[in-house]
Amino acid sequence: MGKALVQAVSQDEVTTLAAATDRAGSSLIGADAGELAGIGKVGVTLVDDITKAPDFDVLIDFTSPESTLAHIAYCRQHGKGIVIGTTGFSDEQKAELKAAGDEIPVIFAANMSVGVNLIFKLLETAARVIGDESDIEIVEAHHRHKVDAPSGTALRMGEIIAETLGRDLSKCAVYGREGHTGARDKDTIGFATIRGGDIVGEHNAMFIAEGERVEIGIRSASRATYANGAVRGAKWLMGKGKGLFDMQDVLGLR
Ligand SMILES: NC(=O)C1=CN([C@@H]2O[C@H](COP(=O)(O)OP(=O)(O)OC[C@H]3O[C@@H](n4cnc5c(N)ncnc54)[C@H](OP(=O)(O)O)[C@@H]3O)[C@@H](O)[C@H]2O)C=CC1
Ligand SMILES: O=C(O)C1=N[C@H](C(=O)O)C[C@H](O)C1
Repeated sequence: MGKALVQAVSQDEVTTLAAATDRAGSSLIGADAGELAGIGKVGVTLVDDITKAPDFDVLIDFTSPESTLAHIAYCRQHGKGIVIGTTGFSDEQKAELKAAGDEIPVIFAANMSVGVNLIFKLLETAARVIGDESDIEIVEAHHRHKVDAPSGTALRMGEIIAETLGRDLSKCAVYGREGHTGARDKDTIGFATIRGGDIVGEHNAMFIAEGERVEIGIRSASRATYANGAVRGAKWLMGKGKGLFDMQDVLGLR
């Protein structure tokens, strides 16, 4: 995502790439961020710590939960806005993201794509209309390098459906099945995960009723959709006061 973000920020007419960071010890430190992203020199050198970065307005973070929390601490200290695309946070870590919103402007979205955020809205309607009489299953597929499962997007889909139906996802989620599972409990929401090759991201929510099955899904074909959404979010965040927002706010879908 780092490369996709450098491309998106540089190609946008409004934004300018001010800084770029990678993990300490990375062999890429000192290289030009534009050259790494395949768009030619942009005059921004990759640094190994946010404290060494030139000044910036908004930080876009797609890293790992631990580094995101370190970046949040820096942004809180320096009054900067942050757009967080990282997934795989524990509940405790999510509480820290929420707390940051009391001090600085924060966008936290498991998926920045416009299409996926539209899907989130459609899921609310589907859950309201047929959720209670359906068996609900969510299937997601991603590339072989992805380290968290189910994806943050699949979990958000589950949360939206559960909230709409007045259920608690932490109590009704079933993550994969094996062996003698017994018959399906009607009020559960099932998750299945596929990992392989270069799949960018696929999500499908099924509402399986007697006689018919509604599927609401999306296949993302380019990581640029995520990066462009993050840049859109960063522009939206400029001039905003403190608060915790997501892409539904950015896209006016709330
Ligand atoms: N919200 C959304 O729309 C999307 C979210 N994501 C999420 O974004 C995250 C990153 O995804 P992806 O790019 O595929 O994963 P990668 O593992 O390819 O990239 C993460 C990068 O962050 C680097 N990194 C780790 N620690 C730091 C640090 N302290 N400072 C700066 N850089 C650091 C890693 O370096 P190194 O490799 O050296 O460890 C790595 O290059 C994942 O959680 C993923 O689920 C992805 C796509 C879309
Ligand atoms: O790791 C990825 O690639 C992606 N991660 C996000 C997630 O966990 O939902 C968003 C997108 O699906 C791509």
